[in-house]
Amino acid sequence: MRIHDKIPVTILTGFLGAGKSTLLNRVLKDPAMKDAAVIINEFGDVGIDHLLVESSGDAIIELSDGCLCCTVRGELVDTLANLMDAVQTGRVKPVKRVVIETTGLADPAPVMQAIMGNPVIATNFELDGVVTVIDAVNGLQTLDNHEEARKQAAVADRLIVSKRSMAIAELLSALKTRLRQLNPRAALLDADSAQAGSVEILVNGLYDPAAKIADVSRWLRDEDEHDAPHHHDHHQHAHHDHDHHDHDHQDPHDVNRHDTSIQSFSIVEDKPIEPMALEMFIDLLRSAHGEKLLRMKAIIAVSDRPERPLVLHGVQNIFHPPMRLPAWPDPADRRTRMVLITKDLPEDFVKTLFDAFLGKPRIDTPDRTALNDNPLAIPGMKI
Ligand SMILES: Nc1nc2c(ncn2[C@@H]2O[C@H](COP(=O)(O)OP(=O)(O)OP(=O)(O)O)[C@@H](O)[C@H]2O)c(=O)[nH]1
Repeated sequence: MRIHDKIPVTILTGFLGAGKSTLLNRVLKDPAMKDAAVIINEFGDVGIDHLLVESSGDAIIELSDGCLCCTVRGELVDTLANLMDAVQTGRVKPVKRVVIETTGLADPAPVMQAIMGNPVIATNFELDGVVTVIDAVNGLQTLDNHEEARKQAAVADRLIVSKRSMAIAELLSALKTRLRQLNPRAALLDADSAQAGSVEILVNGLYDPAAKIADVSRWLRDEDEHDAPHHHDHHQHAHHDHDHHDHDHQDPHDVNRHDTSIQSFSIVEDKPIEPMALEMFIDLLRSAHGEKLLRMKAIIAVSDRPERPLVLHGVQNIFHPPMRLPAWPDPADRRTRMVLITKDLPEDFVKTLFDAFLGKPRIDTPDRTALNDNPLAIPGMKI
């Protein structure tokens, strides 16, 4: 029960492509969410998420490119302070709840600490819990390979397992065992369940680190020490120290602060793409490089129906069924936009491949004809 009326904040996290936006879209349909503000943070210099989150109002606030746990943390604090100011001065209607969707690569601890440990923010907001989405198909492997994913699971009040129907029973059961080790007390829910799609999942009660494995309190303490005034001031240094991750002086557009082999980049194309060329590009990327493709999100103008863009989601080896939107979210911008997050897969390689499929020659690189004429090409494999 609440004894004061601070605005509850829920952090929605989960690794790349786990299903955070899908869940958020469902929850936003709950009438109880009508007075909620949603803060979205996404990687990539070309924003796509905000185009795909369905909201009737203007309550979606997009944080600039960069990672919430790193360079954008100061911006989060400013955004919450500005939001409070706007509410108090009557410029926006009262906000009853805030949901922050982090990027899939975010370490949740500094984001939590930004809400609980910042005196200005903590006066008006309280952390009402962390909801973490875990993908049933890729989840186990992702937990093994990425520390951020383990932290996201360990700090959660609710663990939501998505894509259940796509996973074999053994994998699902192994995933649940692993999640229980990382977080014995969090509620474990299916993303398909009615409860997961309601505002109820966001209501957890005041965050209690003591209910988690011991590591959680330590991570938060580390962040608290790191945030102490003698360390740095977010507002004065856009590229603030971040010794916690040991990646000082990084460009805010650079995801390399997490892992030097991880890269984020985008492809923008003005002209509609032939369906066949698109299919072959995606097929090759997925079959030959799926392991290295952590995430791909795209809104695509396909030449057969350019007025109805195609939305494509790739998560490691899995490409979800493409979806046609009824119209362009912003009719003034009908360009194809793809955002990719890769591990050990260089930007130039992917861009060269894309151009080759589109039949665009690049200097010093083979075009489509040259690739087809290649005597070493695999027989029957036409590009
Ligand atoms: N079958 C199935 N597909 C899902 C489920 N949840 C998400 N997806 C699909 O997974 C893909 C990625 O979902 P998103 O909701 O965009 O994932 P995200 O975690 O927001 O992705 P990032 O913000 O890029 O990290 C989309 O194609 C979704 O349709 C689920 O429970 N079942």
